[in-house]
Amino acid sequence: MPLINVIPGEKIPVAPMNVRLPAWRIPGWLLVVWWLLRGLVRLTVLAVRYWWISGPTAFVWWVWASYGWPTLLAVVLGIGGGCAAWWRWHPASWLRFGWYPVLARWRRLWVYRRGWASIMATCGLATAFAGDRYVPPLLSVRCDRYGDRVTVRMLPGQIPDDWGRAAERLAYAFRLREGRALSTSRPDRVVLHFRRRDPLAATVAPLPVPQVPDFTNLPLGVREDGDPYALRLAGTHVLIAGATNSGKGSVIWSLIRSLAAGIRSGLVELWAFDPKGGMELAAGAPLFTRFAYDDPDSMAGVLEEAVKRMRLRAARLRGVSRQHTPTVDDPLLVIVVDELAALTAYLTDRKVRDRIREALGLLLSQGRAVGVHVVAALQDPRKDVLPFRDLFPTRIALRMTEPEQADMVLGDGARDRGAICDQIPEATPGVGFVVLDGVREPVRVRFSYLTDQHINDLAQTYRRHTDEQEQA
Ligand SMILES: Nc1ncnc2c1ncn2[C@@H]1O[C@H](COP(=O)(O)OP(=O)(O)OP(=O)(O)O)[C@@H](O)[C@H]1O
Repeated sequence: MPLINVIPGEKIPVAPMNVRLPAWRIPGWLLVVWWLLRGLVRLTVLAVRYWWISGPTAFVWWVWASYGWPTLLAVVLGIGGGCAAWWRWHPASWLRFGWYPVLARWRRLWVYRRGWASIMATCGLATAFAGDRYVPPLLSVRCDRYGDRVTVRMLPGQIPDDWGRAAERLAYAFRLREGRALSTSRPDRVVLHFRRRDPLAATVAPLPVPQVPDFTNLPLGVREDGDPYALRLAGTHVLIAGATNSGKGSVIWSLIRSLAAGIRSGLVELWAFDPKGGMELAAGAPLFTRFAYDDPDSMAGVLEEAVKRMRLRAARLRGVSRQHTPTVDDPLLVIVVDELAALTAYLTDRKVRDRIREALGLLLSQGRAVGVHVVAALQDPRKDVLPFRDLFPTRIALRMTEPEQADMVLGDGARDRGAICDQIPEATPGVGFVVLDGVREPVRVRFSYLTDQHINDLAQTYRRHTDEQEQA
């Protein structure tokens, strides 16, 4: 009889495997012990992580318990006195190694850590994936006199510009007014710079005049980080853009001051154009080889003369050298124009305007290599006002009236990277943003300010030699 009901092999159940764990009955006391143990471990972790709070607290408690409160008072006064003495003796090291590290720890805990996750979410910097939510980790906080630098590890898919766009929102969320996002040498990190105080709030006094101007390094002001700001004039043209009263004059005068010794020795020729009737530049007339300020026709003529000089020089240098080196016989020619738009856009005489545009276009496109440099200021950086904006390799953006103007002057994305020119207060003229070689984010600077007296003194001390010879 065949065994029809017997199947050899492993039996595979048709029903899903039953994975329900058997129910355990845990006694109440065991649960309480488990909770207590868990609490203890968490407390220990917290005490180790916040050792700078738990350590002093334990010390205070130990002194009080072992020796009583009079001793505790004496110890506290002793430590306070020690800190005060350190501060008096060497404030810089006290701030750097004593005060700022403590302040940074406190601000990390109280200002940043407290609302971190919710602020990241509301500012659009947190993300969700496969049902889980992720928040960028806060790595460190460093404080100095003027603000906080918060280092964050970005989530995959984020770039510093995403943080730049959110920086202002973040600053307000942390109850501060100004924030910028700076990239770092590590591509997974971004540093948020929140400002508590403005390091550029005070006027910068005129800087010392370099006795031999270095055209690659002309001191014009100070940077936000306290370093001097120096302009590289060699091989470039400079555009200074800013609203009315933003301090364009102070940039021009700081530059003239840094070139003054070269003007005196004959290494530099300054040709000045002041279409506003000579109001801004007239006080420096003894420094200028050419000074045009009255009618547009004569200004066009002087610009055409500069083009002629440039062409002669180019013909001389052709095949001899690719870069002009300034000498007393063949000086650097610096053409300074205050309010360029008055020459390129607002002129009603079309013929003169076209002559000026043509001459400026030639100087800007061919002058750099032959030592002819244009330094021009203007209020409105739109293309229809200044058609050859792109021919200025170096640009300085002072206070602007509209947010998009920063990108027009410093390049696309400059505002997102921190050039918030529209938020420079009117109370700080001479503050602006510049782009430095090899630095991704625009740098905030304040240019030195020369009063009328400083300008008069400068003009008398460094007047051109030929002026004196003519007078004699
Ligand atoms: N670097 C500076 N530091 C402090 N104050 C400054 C500075 N630059 C300018 N100022 C102040 O701001 C005022 C306006 O400056 P300035 O004339 O240079 O502006 P501007 O941009 O050239 O204006 P406009 O386009 O109307 O000519 C000055 O009278 C001076 O009081």
